[in-house]
Amino acid sequence: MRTALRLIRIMLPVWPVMLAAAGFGWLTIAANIGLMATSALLIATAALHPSVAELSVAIVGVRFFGVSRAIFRYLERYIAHDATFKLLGRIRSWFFTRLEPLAPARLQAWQSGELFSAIVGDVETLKDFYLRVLAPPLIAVLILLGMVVFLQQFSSGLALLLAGAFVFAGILMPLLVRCLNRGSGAELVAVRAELNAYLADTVNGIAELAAFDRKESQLAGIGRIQERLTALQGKVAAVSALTEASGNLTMNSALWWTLCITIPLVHSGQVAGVYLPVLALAVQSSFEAVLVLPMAVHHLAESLAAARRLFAIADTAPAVRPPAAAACLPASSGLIVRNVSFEYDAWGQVLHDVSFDLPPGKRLAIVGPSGAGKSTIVHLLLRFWEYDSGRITLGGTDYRTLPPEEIRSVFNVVSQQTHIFNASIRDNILIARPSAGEEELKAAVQGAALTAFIAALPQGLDTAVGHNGQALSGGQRQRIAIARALLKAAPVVLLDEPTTGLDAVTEKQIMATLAGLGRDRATLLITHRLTGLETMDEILVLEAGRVAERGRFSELIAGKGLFYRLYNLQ
Ligand SMILES: Nc1ncnc2c1ncn2[C@@H]1O[C@H](COP(=O)(O)OP(=O)(O)OP(=O)(O)O)[C@@H](O)[C@H]1O
Repeated sequence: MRTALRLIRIMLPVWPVMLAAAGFGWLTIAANIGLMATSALLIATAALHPSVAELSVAIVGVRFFGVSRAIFRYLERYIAHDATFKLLGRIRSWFFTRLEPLAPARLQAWQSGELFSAIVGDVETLKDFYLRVLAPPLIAVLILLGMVVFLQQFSSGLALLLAGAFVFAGILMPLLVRCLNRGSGAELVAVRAELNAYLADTVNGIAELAAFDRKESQLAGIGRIQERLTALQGKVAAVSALTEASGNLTMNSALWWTLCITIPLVHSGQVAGVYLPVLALAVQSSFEAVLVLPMAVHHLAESLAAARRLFAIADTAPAVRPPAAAACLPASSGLIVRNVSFEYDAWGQVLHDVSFDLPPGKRLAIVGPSGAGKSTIVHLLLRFWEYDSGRITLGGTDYRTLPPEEIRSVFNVVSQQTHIFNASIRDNILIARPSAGEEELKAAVQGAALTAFIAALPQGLDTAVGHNGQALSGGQRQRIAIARALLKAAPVVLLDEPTTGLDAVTEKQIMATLAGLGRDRATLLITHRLTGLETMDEILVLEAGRVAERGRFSELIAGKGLFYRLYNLQ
C-alpha cells in the first residue's frame, strides 16, 4: 500500500494530464457504446422503411460517434503515453541522483546487471502502473454509472443485470486472477532481473569465457534462468487467456440475458421494438471498460514488485551522510589524518590508528604488502566510506562537517582502475572539467604525452574508444586518466598504483609526467613498487593496517626494518 501511495505521489505533478487521459479513455468507450447503439437503432429503424428524415438523428449519431471515437482514442493514447514517458524519465533521473551518493560503498551489494535492470527494466515496468492499473477502474466505474442511468430508462432489471455482470468481471475475476497469479508478478520481476544480471556478467566476461572455453556452461546457466522465466510467463499467459475467455463468456451471457429481459418488455409494449438491438449492443460494447480489469491486478503486482526493488536501492542510506550543517570548504588544502581506524562492514579491522600529515607541496608515499590497507586510505580520503574513529581535517576543518562532493573537488585521482566511457577521447578527458577550453585540453593532452597517439588516429580527439575504452591499451588508458588530472588541476594529487600493469618504459614515462603534475601540490602516492621513492618527503610503511615504519627513503633503508626487507626482496 505504501509503495502504491509513493508511486501515486510521484505522479502528482502530472495528475491533471493523467486525469485528462483517463477522461479521454472514458469518452472513447462511451463513444463506442454510442456508435453501437445508434448503428443498431439506424438498422432497426431502417428495416421499418421510414422516411429519410426519421433516420437523420441516427445517421448523425453514427457519424458523430464513429469519428469522435477515433479522435478520443488518439488523444487518450497520445496524452497518457506522453505523460507516462515523461514521468518515467523523471523517475530515472531521480533514481540516478539517489544512486550516486551510494557509489561505491553501498552499491557493492548489487551486481551491475541488477542495477541496470532496475534503471531500465523496473522503471519500464512502472509504465503499466500509470497506464493499465490506475485509469481502468476509474473508467469502468464511470461507464457503469452512465449505463445504469441509461438502462434504468427501460428496465431496472437490465440495470441490475449489468451492475452484477460488472461486479463479476471487474471485481470477482480480478480477485480470482490475484489468487491464481499469487506471487507471479514479484517473481517475474525478480527472475527478469536475475537474467539481466547474468547476461551483463556474461557479456563483460565474454573474452575470459572464450579463453577458458566455458561458453557452454555459461549458456546453460542462461538457459536455466530463461526456463524459469518462460514457465512463469506461461503461467501468467494461461491465467490471462482464462480471464479473457471468462470475460467474453460474461459479456455474451449479459447480451443473452439482456435479450431475455427485453423481449417480454417489447411483447408487452413497454419498450419499442427498435430498442431491442440498441440495448443488446450497448450492453455488449460497455464491457470494453471492464474486460481489462483482471489483468490490471497482475500489472499492479508486477509494478509494485518493480517499485519495491527500485525503492530498496534508492532508500539505502549512503555510507557517508552529508553533514546537517555544512562548513565552507577551507582555502588551505592541508590534510591531517590522526589515529584513524576503520573496518568495512563487519569484514574485520582494516586500518588501526593511522596518522600522517599532507600539507601543500609535500610528497608522501604509502607502501606495504598487498592487502595492507593502502587503497582503503584513499577511499576514506575521498569520503567513499566513513572512518570509525580518529580525525581527519582539511585546512583545519573537520572532514565530517564538509560535504563529500566538496572534499572530492580538492583531489586529483589517478588510480589503477580508470573507467573509460563509451565516448570520444575528447569527452573522456573533458569529464574532469567540461568547461575547459580547447587550449587547456591540448595542454592536458600534451602533458599526458598523448599528442602523438591522438595525431595518428583518423578522427583525432573525436575518435570513439568503444565500450570501456576497449580500443585503448593499458598505458593509453592511464594517460587519459593523467590528462583528466592535469585538466582538473586540484590541489591534492592522489596516485593509487597509477602504473599497475604497465611495462617499465611506459611506467617511467608516466611517473615522470605525474611528478610534474604534483610539483607545487601535495602528492600522495600509493604503491607496491619501492623503486624511485628517493624523492619522497616521507614514506609510510603499512603492514596489516598499521603504520609499521615511517621516514625518508634513506632513513628507512638505514633502519633495516620492514621497508629494507621488502626493498631487498624487490
Ligand atoms: N570494498 C571492500 N569491502 C570490503 N573489504 C574490502 C574492500 N576493499 C578492500 N577490502 C579489504 O580491506 C583490506 C585492505 O584492502 P586494500 O585494498 O586497502 O589493500 P591494499 O593495501 O591497497 O592492497 P593492494 O596493494 O593489493 O591493492 C583487504 O583485506 C581487503 O579484502
